[in-house]
Amino acid sequence: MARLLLRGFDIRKAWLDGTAQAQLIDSLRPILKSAPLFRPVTPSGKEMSVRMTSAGALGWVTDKTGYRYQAQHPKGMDWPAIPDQILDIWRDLASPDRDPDCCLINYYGEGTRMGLHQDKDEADFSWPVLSISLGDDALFRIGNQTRGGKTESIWLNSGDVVIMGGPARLTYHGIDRVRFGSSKLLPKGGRINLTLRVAR
Ligand SMILES: O=C(O)CCC(=O)C(=O)O
Ligand SMILES: [Fe+2]
Repeated sequence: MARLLLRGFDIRKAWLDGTAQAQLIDSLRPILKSAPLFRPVTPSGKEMSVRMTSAGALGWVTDKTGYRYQAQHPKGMDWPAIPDQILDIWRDLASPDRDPDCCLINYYGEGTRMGLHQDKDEADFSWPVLSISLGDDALFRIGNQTRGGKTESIWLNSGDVVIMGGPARLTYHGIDRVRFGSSKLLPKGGRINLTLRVAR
């Protein structure tokens, strides 16, 4: 379990072993059933290539009216609760004092990516965003606190956890590409990234 610090991002390689990864996937199955993945559209009208859903009191959504957290899935139902196993990772690595109110679930299929962005729709940036990688390898790019400038990249593998907090809380980051089929964790391939957030 190597620990790397890259531009203030605290990267815990192989934080979750294979058993823990498989348990997390099992805990996500009922969530994906009751709050199905949807394809988000950015405010400028572009479809994102990832599909997403959320668990928790709030979920992150985007459509033509903007980026925001809201209490219901776009289809109208409440988001399912965040499973305890996922909360435990937050309590271990981020804070035992306050649980996140959102677990954003991103699914990366073949050919998907996520452009460089800041996570800035949350009310209080003193809480970190904690990211959990499951499934296929992904090339994670880290930029700066403002747009532009030199970037650095690192491959994230299944079981890796990244804590984006402190001075790096508003650092630009994104996923350039996924090595589709590189992991056997998901029967149909692809990558799931969970981000735990204190939204409000
Ligand atoms: O997929 C990842 O590793 C990062 C996801 C991300 O940055 C986000 O959902 O805001
Ligand atoms: Fe992000």
